[in-house]
Amino acid sequence: MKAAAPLKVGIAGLGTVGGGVLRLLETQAELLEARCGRRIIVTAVSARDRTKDRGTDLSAVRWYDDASVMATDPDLDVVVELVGGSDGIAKRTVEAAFAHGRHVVTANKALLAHHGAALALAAEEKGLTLAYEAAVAGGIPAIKGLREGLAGNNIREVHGILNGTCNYILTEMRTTGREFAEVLADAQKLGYAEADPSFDIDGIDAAHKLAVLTGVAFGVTVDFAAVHVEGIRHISSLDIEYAQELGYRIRLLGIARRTDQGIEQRVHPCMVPIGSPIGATDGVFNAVVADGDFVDKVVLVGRGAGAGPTASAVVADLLDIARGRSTPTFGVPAGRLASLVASPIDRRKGRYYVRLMVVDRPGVIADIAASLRDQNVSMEAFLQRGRAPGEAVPVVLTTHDTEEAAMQRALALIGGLDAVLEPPRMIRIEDF
Ligand SMILES: NC(=O)c1ccc[n+]([C@@H]2O[C@H](COP(=O)([O-])OP(=O)(O)OC[C@H]3O[C@@H](n4cnc5c(N)ncnc54)[C@H](O)[C@@H]3O)[C@@H](O)[C@H]2O)c1
Ligand SMILES: N[C@@H](CCO)C(=O)O
Ligand code: NA
Repeated sequence: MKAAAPLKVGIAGLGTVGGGVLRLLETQAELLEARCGRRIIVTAVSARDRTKDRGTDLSAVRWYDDASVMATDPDLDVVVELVGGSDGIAKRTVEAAFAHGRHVVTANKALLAHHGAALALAAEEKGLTLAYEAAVAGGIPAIKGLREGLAGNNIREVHGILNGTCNYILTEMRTTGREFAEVLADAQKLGYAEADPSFDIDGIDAAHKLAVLTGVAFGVTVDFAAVHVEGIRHISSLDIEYAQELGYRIRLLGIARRTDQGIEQRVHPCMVPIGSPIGATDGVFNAVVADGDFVDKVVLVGRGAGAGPTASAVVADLLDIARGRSTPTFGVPAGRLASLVASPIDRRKGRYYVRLMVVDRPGVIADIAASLRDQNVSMEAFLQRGRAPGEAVPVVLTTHDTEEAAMQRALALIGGLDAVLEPPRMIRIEDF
């Protein structure tokens, strides 16, 4: 019997992820061939540095200086885009691939968050695949899990830890007491962080991923601009200690939820119960929780960043293409995705943690309590450790369920009190 033709792959970008994909394809060549009945071979690459040792022999592949030119190479079946960035060369390369009839695999969540709808249309109009498992939650099969595995459900909510760098930083700060900047440098060395790490710590990377997950979960056009985004810059070791005392862990979460107003999408630090699946997910691990009307809750946990886990997701997409399997990019054919109706964060209802630095003197707590009362915010617990008459002390409170708009008004009043020395620090509590 004649052997099936190999799947010919061109890779743009040979950094952390691209290098990982090369190594995986080489190490697992036999396993992959046994699984899809074809060889998967890299025949072209585009990378900046031709001399760098990537641990694999690239002497026989065609090199391109311009990845978007590589995408027009007639002897390719698939273009794997691992350069990054929402526009520029990454976008041009993917568009050129579709224009020339090639499938695309990408790990680029920024590109999908900004141009996912248009690119899905461009692919599907030509019967091509745009695959992006690596773009969301690294090695976790979150896209396939949601889009294929839970296809029989109306999804009520999807939430999770979507940024490995932030979870690594928050975990290391808690367990080792190390400083933010030092741990971030570590995450960069380990290949977890984005080229510009402010995308990680300011929540933008998690928001890119959440916007993509929302598209898949709810069958709507990806709408990055509708995501409320906050990062972890303001989280201090003091907050991490208080969280522990209150039975919580601090996590940067992405949450997409269907509400009466529409779909709420938000990324911000949360306090979650220590024993919950999210609370128990430490380090570079990500967790994705989906809640479907028939299946109930499904939890997926795994490494969200790094060469090996991300390569694992890229290669799974290549196997699908090698097998001739195709699913609409966002679960619903691109032309039939609904527009997203956004539910604003002001309408969030839940509990809040607030930390204040106040002058330790009589009447201060009464003023804080009055500000809460005036906005109809009900206090649940109050914590002041130690005394330092006339000096600054941290004071922590938690609230019962409150609407965000009322909480923000109360915080503005509290922040305006003379005895409150720093802007109040607020962290939302999610009792998953
Ligand atoms: N690192 C991770 O853990 C991880 C996980 C999931 C997704 N991603 C995504 O994967 C993509 C790549 O990330 P990375 O961590 O491998 O980045 P990286 O910086 O290690 O690698 C990017 C590579 O692209 C090359 N490059 C830059 N401009 C180029 C151009 N014009 N033409 C060809 N090559 C060019 C760079 O030289 C570099 O080798 C990004 O979209 C990132 O968001 C990364
Ligand atoms: N910088 C990202 C890489 C994985 O997408 C993270 O830390 O999660
Ligand atoms: Na994934």
